[in-house]
Amino acid sequence: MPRGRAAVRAVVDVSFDVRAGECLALVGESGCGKSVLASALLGLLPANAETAGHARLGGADLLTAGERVLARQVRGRLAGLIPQSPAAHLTPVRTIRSQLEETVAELTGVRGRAALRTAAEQVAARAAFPAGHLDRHPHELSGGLAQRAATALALAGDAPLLIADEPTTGLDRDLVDHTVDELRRHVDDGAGRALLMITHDLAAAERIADRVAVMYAGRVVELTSAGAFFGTPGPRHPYSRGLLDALPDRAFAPIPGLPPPLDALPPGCAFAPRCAFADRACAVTPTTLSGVACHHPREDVHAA
Ligand SMILES: Nc1ncnc2c1ncn2[C@@H]1O[C@H](COP(=O)(O)OP(=O)(O)OP(=O)(O)O)[C@@H](O)[C@H]1O
Ligand code: NI
Repeated sequence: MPRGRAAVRAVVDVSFDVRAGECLALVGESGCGKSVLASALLGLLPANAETAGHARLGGADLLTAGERVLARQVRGRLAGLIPQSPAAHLTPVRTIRSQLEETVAELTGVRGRAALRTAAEQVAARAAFPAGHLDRHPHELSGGLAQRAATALALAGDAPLLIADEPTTGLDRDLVDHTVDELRRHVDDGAGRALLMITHDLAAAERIADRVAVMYAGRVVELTSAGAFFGTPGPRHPYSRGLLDALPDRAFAPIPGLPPPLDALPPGCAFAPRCAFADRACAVTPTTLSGVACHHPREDVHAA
């Protein structure tokens, strides 16, 4: 942080794991810290950012590894990232084919022009990127196709962990379902890959996730199985319930108020100012018990 500017604690007290063959959906409103978390895992935060803690993947600790290790062993190889704004991550002056071939050459043992061409076409196909568009430049692609190109690049190294940051933004519903199903197939094909899917699209999360982590104001406030979250008994944190109730096919009732700016968090539970159950206990930051960080998780409300 530059001198004289307040540090923003964008992500605090986050603890979760993603297992081989599993998809964990990380959900929460815009600005709650989802992308900061993804960037931290891959060492992609701005140089003045500070991180603390551990993030283990294979034999590496992603938060303490140096840039050399991250660049040579982690990014693309252990963890592939589908970035939030794919168009911004594609090189504008080169065709998708040449970017894919270069990435395949860098991340895999494939050598030779013909073999690289075939491998690039295969990885494009896995991301449902049409072969007929491979010779286009990024600016000639629709948002959906740029998304697929970025997905192909993220898949090229066949990394055991894929982090997809809002991979369905801007797509219409059919394409959302299609993209989500492709990502799910990537996890299900028996190779033991894991997927961290960052999204504020709860319908997409329901379609793909095994477990759901809900983030609010930089913290994971609930972590539970997708079945319990979307089905019965439903989420336990009032914020999670509010997110579900806001859906058009549920109560269609938005959560009142707005999330606090991360540089001006209220003391105690950051959700309390928007919470119908808030009381004096909420002046203290809740600890996480059985996957929920709340003084009034649902059982308590019913018991009262
Ligand atoms: N380099 C930075 N310096 C200061 N604040 C930052 C920086 N990067 C991100 N932030 C702040 O961190 C917060 C979290 O941002 P982040 O992009 O992780 O949100 P998000 O949950 O991914 O939201 P969205 O759904 O809009 O992508 C935001 O309030 C943002 O303003
Ligand atoms: Ni984001």
